[in-house]
Amino acid sequence: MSKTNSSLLSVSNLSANIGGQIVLSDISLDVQHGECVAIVGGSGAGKSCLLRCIMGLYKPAKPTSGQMIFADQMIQLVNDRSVRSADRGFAFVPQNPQAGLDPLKRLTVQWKQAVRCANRGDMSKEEQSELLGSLGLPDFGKCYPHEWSQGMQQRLLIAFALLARPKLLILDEPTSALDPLIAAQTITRVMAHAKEHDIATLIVTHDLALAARFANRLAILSAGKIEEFGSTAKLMEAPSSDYGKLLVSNRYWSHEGQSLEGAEVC
Ligand SMILES: Nc1ncnc2c1ncn2[C@@H]1O[C@H](COP(=O)(O)OP(=O)(O)OP(=O)(O)O)[C@@H](O)[C@H]1O
Repeated sequence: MSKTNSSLLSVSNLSANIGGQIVLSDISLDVQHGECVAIVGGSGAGKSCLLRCIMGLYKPAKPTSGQMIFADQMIQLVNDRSVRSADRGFAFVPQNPQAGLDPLKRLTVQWKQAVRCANRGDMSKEEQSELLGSLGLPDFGKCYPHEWSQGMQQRLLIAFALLARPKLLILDEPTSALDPLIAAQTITRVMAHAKEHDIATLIVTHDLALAARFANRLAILSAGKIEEFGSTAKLMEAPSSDYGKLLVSNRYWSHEGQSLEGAEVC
């Protein structure tokens, strides 16, 4: 494939339906190499459908138009299943940490399985500890998932995702199960790791305050449409859409005044 632009991911004119009802309408957005983009929107805005279409999972929403370029590879979004999600160079972290961990298996067993699945048998013990340590995770010991906090479980799922050495890390509501302080600490660690390893991140969240803190650019999604997409600083300073104005004016209801300095939650 020829190089057509400088973005890592570029989605153009994506529309999608569920049973004849339009759920995504003419979505265009891009993610540059190494940057963090957040898609922010309320319940039912279409965030999950958008992520699933990008990942090539066409249920329940089926694309009716659109194309995507990822790492210089063109993918038609309508009926193109030739490139599977994992092979697209994405790593996806689901919303709920419990969804990705087996409660009956020790963490060390699950980690070894993840290393094998990611074909990372080449990773030394030191490299594995370094990855886990960069996310603030301790040794597994003999722990089962329930013996770790939600924040630690979430970071472990992120470590699983990073094992595959993705170009783009997609986080679906990464903090929905976490309190605001642990949420910010978790994302802080992930962003530091992503920056160090030049991994771009696409975060889907309904939490504008969190998105504004970490994302270089924000896309505001409402009723399946992108209301605005631009630099975080500019959008937070002067949102142009009515919905953007509403979100920005209510952004601090849960996070104002909280300091992350010096706190540790492991
Ligand atoms: N399985 C389904 N069957 C029918 N409609 C669906 C289905 N899944 C989602 N929808 C509809 O598609 C639209 C977008 O849903 P989506 O789950 O993408 O929203 P969301 O922004 O991720 O919401 P939330 O933040 O609540 O997860 C909504 O109108 C929703 O009702």
